[in-house]
Amino acid sequence: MATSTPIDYPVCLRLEGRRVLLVGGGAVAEGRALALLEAGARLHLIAPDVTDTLQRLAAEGRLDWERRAYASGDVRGHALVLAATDEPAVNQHLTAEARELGLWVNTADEPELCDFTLPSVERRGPITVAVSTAGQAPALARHLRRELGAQVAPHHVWLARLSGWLRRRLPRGPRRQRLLKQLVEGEPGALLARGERGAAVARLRSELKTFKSSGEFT
Ligand SMILES: C[C@@]1(CC(=O)O)c2cc3[nH]c(cc4nc(cc5[nH]c(cc(n2)[C@H]1CCC(=O)O)[C@@](C)(CC(=O)O)[C@@H]5CCC(=O)O)C(CC(=O)O)=C4CCC(=O)O)c(CCC(=O)O)c3CC(=O)O
Ligand SMILES: NC(=O)C1=CN([C@@H]2O[C@H](COP(=O)(O)OP(=O)(O)OC[C@H]3O[C@@H](n4cnc5c(N)ncnc54)[C@H](O)[C@@H]3O)[C@@H](O)[C@H]2O)C=CC1
Repeated sequence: MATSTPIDYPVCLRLEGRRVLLVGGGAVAEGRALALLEAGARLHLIAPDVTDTLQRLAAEGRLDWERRAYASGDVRGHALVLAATDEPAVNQHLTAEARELGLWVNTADEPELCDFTLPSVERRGPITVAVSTAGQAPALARHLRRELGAQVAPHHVWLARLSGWLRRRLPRGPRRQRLLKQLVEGEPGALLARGERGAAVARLRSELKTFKSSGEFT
């Protein structure tokens, strides 16, 4: 069995307001479209036929659908390109065009043609669990994503939101780092895991007093 598959470099893209091209309108394209819209992308869809859901999204003005086949040059002006047609030659052609222009491209049917692949994703509030298998086993990625996602408990989501709130208010620096690590790994985190939210908040309050007394926290 080959073991030399290169390791992928994971990133979380901020797509809010960015133009993304999706070519193809079947079940696979629909899954990508929903995730891209959730991330706030300005979605441009090119396909002669699309699913009912994609048609509805286009009618609601949530995405911009051109009812036609891909034509040379369509990739221009997009931050990201995703090919999900059932025509390998079309996917190959638009991948070559995208790369020529330095654009990042994903194709649903050919890992070799992907500059980025899509992991299996589970969300809990601001927390994302994503599993990739470097294109080797998408069904396993989905299975593991479910198992790992189930380990993210409500108190983790609460901790993430609380940490975000504190980070917006406390000045950067080693003291804030210590406090936020302590929040997760120390007693407040342990109390929260046991469902003792009141005790966790009391503990955090006493730790925050040191910021208040130094005048760093308002
Ligand atoms: C390389 C990659 C490119 C990309 O799409 O980015 C790719 C490629 C291909 N997938 C194929 C098949 C299947 N894909 C799924 C499911 C998912 N596939 C996803 C990602 C990826 N799929 C990327 C690598 C991810 C990684 O590294 O792990 C997930 C995780 C994310 C998503 O798509 O959003 C999503 C789960 C979403 C969820 O959590 O639910 C299932 C299972 C099912 O559907 O139940 C099957 C059937 C089982 C099987 O075939 O393995 C085929 C053959 C098509 C054919 O035979 O016609 C190809 C092409 C090829 O490999 O040649
Ligand atoms: N990555 C993944 O997770 C998976 C990928 N696949 C692969 O994804 C591809 C798409 O699968 P489905 O959505 O099920 O296919 P589908 O047959 O339901 O849809 C294909 C779509 O491509 C469009 N299309 C065809 N020629 C086109 C052109 N020249 N320009 C623009 N659009 C064009 C069609 O109008 C249709 O909307 C297949 O190649 C399949 O092997 C399949 C399963 C999972």
